[in-house]
Amino acid sequence: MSSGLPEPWTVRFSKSKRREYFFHPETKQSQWEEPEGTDHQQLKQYLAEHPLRVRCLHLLIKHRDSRRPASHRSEHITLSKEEALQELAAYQQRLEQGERFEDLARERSDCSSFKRGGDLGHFAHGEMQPAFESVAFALPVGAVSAPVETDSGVHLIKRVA
Ligand SMILES: Cn1nc(-c2ccccc2)cc1C(=O)N[C@H](Cc1nc2ccccc2[nH]1)C(=O)O
Repeated sequence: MSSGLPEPWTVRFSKSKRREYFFHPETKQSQWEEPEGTDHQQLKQYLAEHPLRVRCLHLLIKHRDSRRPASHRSEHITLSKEEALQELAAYQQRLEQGERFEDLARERSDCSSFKRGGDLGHFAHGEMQPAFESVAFALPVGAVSAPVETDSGVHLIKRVA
């Protein structure tokens, strides 16, 4: 689907101003205003289907090969990746039985976001590890991912916005 922007303009999200801006990758020009020749309605439709940022909860189980094999739960994590995946499968079943994602993240996640029920807040492209980002942006709102492996460990991701 076309963005409605004249080539090669792109649209990005400014964290500091919390709004989209427009960037020309060849001239490196950036601006708040829609570039001349933008199809405004097409751009709005595009952004509705290609959000510049999403909001997700996640439940992370670290293992001995994680980038930082430690968390509030354990100073020295020795779980194997296979054992972490088995444990994550048990949490998937509990979700399927109706338990709340936030409750399970609080109970088990090795990410410091556990205290917020795994809520990472909103993030844009480029802020999270690529494997996590691609799954998070592909999830429909309200959906929970299959297990996702990153350098941090293995995750379940729930997109909430
Ligand atoms: C990306 N992030 N946000 C928070 C966070 C957010 C809101 C409130 C408190 C902490 C923690 C983290 C973070 O990197 N945590 C790491 C673990 C981790 N690695 C991740 C990789 C991708 C997404 C989330 C991830 N969380 C840690 O605690 O060792």
